[in-house]
Amino acid sequence: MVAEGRVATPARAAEGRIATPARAAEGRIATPAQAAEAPAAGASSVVVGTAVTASTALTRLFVDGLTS
Ligand SMILES: CC(=O)N[C@H](C=O)[C@@H](O)[C@H](O)[C@H](O)COP(=O)(O)O
Repeated sequence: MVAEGRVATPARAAEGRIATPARAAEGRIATPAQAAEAPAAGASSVVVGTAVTASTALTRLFVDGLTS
């Protein structure tokens, strides 16, 4: 998913202006290769959650790799 929001720099915020749109790719990005695809999809940032925070899911991938 690519979500669009707006980022205001402190200077722009002080002027009451809106800065350039920011688009974040988020959800089910689990590998560096998937993250690397984000700019081509129009994203300026990537949010990685489960792949780097969920120890149970990471352990399952490791165990599955050992047993398959
Ligand atoms: C469940 C949960 O904690 N969701 C978070 C919000 O509460 C999200 O920010 C995700 O971490 C983010 O969308 C990344 O998603 P994925 O976990 O698919 O990489």
